[in-house]
Amino acid sequence: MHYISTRGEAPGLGFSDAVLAGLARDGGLYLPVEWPHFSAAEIRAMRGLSYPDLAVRLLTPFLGDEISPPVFERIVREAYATFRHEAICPLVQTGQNSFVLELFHGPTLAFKDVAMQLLARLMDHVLAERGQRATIVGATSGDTGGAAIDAFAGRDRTDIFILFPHGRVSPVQQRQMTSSLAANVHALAVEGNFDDCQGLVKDMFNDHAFRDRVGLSGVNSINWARIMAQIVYYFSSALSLGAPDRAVSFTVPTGNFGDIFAGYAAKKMGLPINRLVIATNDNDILARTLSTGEYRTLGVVPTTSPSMDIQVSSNFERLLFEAAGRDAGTVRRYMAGLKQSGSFTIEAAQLERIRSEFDSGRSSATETAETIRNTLEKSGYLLDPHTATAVRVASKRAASETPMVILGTAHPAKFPDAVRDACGVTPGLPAWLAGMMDLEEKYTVLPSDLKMVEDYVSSRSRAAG
Ligand SMILES: Cc1ncc(COP(=O)(O)O)c(C=O)c1O
Ligand SMILES: N[C@@H](CCOP(=O)(O)O)C(=O)O
Repeated sequence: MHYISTRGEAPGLGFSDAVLAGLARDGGLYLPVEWPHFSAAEIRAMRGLSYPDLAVRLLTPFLGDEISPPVFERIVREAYATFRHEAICPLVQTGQNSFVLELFHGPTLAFKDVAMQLLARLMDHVLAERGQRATIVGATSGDTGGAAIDAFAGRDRTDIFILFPHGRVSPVQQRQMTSSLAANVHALAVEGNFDDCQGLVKDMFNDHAFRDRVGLSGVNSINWARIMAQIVYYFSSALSLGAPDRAVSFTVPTGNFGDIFAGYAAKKMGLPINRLVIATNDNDILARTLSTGEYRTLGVVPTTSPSMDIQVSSNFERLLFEAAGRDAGTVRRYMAGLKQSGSFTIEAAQLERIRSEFDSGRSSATETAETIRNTLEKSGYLLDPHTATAVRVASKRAASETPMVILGTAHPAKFPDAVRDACGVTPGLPAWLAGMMDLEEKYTVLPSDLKMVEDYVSSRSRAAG
C-alpha cells in the first residue's frame, strides 16, 4: 500500500515511512492511495472476532508487505493487553436505540490510548529494524499528550516532547504528562492555546533542516497510523449491533477531526454507516463550516471540555481532499487561504458531498452540564464532558430507527471538577491510578516561540545529529 499527501507535492511513501514521517514534507497529510474494501460477506465473517483479531483483519491491508503477519499480530496483542476491559472498547446501552462506545479503558483513560499503544509499538519495530532513533514531537489539548507519554516512556529509540497549553488542561491530564520518570519524556507547557502548540509542531515539521537533523516524527492524528487504528472500533461496535445487515450512525465529539475521519474511512471500507455526526463544544468551527460552507477560525474559548478547545482542525484537510475528488491543488488553495486570512470557502459541490455523509451540531457548556446531570438521573450513567457534548448533539436529532453510537472518548474522572459542577458527583480515579495526583511533577514552561522550542528539543534529543 502506498500513501499520498493531501497537498500532492511530497513523495509517495510506503507504510513504514508514512508512519515515521507524520506530516508530509509539503505540509500535507498522508492517506492510502486507495481504500481497502470488504464485502458484506467478509464483514459478516468478522462477527465474533476478538478486538485484537478484528484489528489484525482490518488493518493488514494498510501495511503492504512491510510488516510480517506474525510481527503485526504480536504488536496488536501487546498493544491491547494494556487495556483494563476484556472487550477493549465495550458498547453500553444508554437509551432505547442509543449506545455509548467506551473508548477509555486504556492506561490514560481516553480514546487516544487505542491508537497510541499500537503506534508506539509499530514505530519501535520500524526503528529497530532500521537501526534508527527518532525525535517525537506532539501537541496536545490534554489527552494525546498523556497517551503518547504512557506509550513511549522508556523506549530507547525515541525521545518524546509534548507541547501542552499552559494552564488549560485538567489537573489529571497535566499530572499524566508531567509525572513520568522516564528520561526520554519531556513535557513542555507552552504559553498559548492548543492551536499555538499544534502550529509549533507543524512549523517544526516544515523546517526541513531541523526535521532532518533531529529525525522528527509525529504522534498527533496527522500521523496516518493514528487514524488507521481508530477505524477498528467503528467496525467492532457496528458488528455487535448487526452490521453489515443493519446500518448504524455515530455521533463523535470532535476537535482535530481524527476520530470522526476514522469513521469516514470505515465507511469507505464497506461498513454500512448511515450518518456521521460531528459534535462540537463552543469552539464550533466545524459545525459552522458545515452549515455555511465557510471555514473561518475565530479565537479559542476555554470550555469544560478542554480537549476539544480547537479551531484549526488538522484532519479536516483529509476530508477536503476526499471531497475534492483527491485534487491536491484544491487543498493547497484552501490551505493557502487559511494561512493568509484565517478562512476559505468550500466549493458548492464539495460541500454537498461532505453534507451527504456528515451532519453537525454544537453543545454549549450549559447544555453539556445539563446533559451530564440528566443522563445520570435517567440512566445512572456518568458521562465525561466530551462524551456529553456528543450525547447532547445526538439528542437534538429526530428519532430514527438506526442505532446511534456515541463515542465515549474519556473517563469522567479525567475531568472531576466539571462533572461535579454539573451533577454533584465527583468521579474518582480507578484504583490502579490512585495516588497519581500526589506524584511529583516535572515540566518546562516555554513561550510560544519556534526557535526556543526547537533549541530545547535539539539540545535534548538523542537522535539529533
Ligand atoms: C476526550 C476527547 N474527546 C474528543 C476529542 C476530539 O477528538 P478529535 O481531535 O479526534 O476530533 C479529543 C481530542 O481531540 C479528546 O481528548
Ligand atoms: N484533543 C487532542 C488534540 C490533539 O489531537 P490529535 O488527535 O491530533 O492528537 C488532545 O487531547 O491532545
